[in-house]
Amino acid sequence: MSADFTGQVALDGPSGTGKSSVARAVAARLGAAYLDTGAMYRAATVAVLDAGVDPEDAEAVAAAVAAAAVEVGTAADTELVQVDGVDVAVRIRGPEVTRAVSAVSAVPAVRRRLVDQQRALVAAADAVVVEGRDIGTVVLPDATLKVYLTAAPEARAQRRAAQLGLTTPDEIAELAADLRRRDEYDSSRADSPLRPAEDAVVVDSTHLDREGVVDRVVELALSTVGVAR
Ligand SMILES: Nc1ncnc2c1ncn2[C@@H]1O[C@H](COP(=O)(O)OP(=O)(O)OP(=O)(O)O)[C@@H](O)[C@H]1O
Ligand SMILES: Nc1ccn([C@H]2C[C@H](O)[C@@H](COP(=O)(O)O)O2)c(=O)n1
Repeated sequence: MSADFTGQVALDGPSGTGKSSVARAVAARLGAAYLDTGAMYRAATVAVLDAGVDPEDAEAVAAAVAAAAVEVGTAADTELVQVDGVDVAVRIRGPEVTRAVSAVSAVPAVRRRLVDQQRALVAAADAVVVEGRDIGTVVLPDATLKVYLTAAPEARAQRRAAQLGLTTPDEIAELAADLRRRDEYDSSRADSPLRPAEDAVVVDSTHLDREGVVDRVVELALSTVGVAR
């Protein structure tokens, strides 16, 4: 652990590039807080589904999210995700939420609400690693370090398949199609589309193992120590 780093690391990138696993490990190494903003959009999606609302109905989605209390923790070693006081940490990773989350996260009123919450959580921490799609571009435009993580689509599908224990070519093709669908949706929406910030360092993890990526991001974070921004 290093207690030297203070500030914010913004870690963005497409689905399945390793943001969550890398961000959590970087936060632990830096002794920093950790914020998974994707978990917040997923929890908001739980609220939408439980309200019986069509995820494509932007007005009803905004009302359902406004009526719900979405809470996430910022400790790197535990996962706390709640909607109205109910633990949804497992449910947010399920296929029902994954199918609907891109539509919910494209609603501007939902984004405004969650971005306000994200900035408040970040302001409460001396050092924090925040992962998502728009952290370097919208949420924290003055972040101390911005990293945009990429990986070849085939590598991402293989990693996700290994994570889920899926092995058949059909299952892997279905995962690859889901990754493509979410990338397309997330990068083409009007509000805060997925894209690298102009001042982001792009790290391609296709040929790096997870520890290699963590080492690189920690090295970049520590290189900012003592540098005014
Ligand atoms: N460099 C790497 N090499 C091999 N596997 C990796 C690497 N980085 C992450 N992984 C694995 O890839 C899978 C996907 O990683 P992770 O969930 O962290 O991605 P993500 O970008 O947060 O995805 P999403 O945006 O969909 O939540 C996990 O099983 C993780 O352990
Ligand atoms: N800052 C963010 C974080 C996430 N999203 C959206 C886009 C994703 O499809 C979805 C779930 O994120 P994941 O858990 O897969 O990282 O949430 C976003 O729009 N902005």
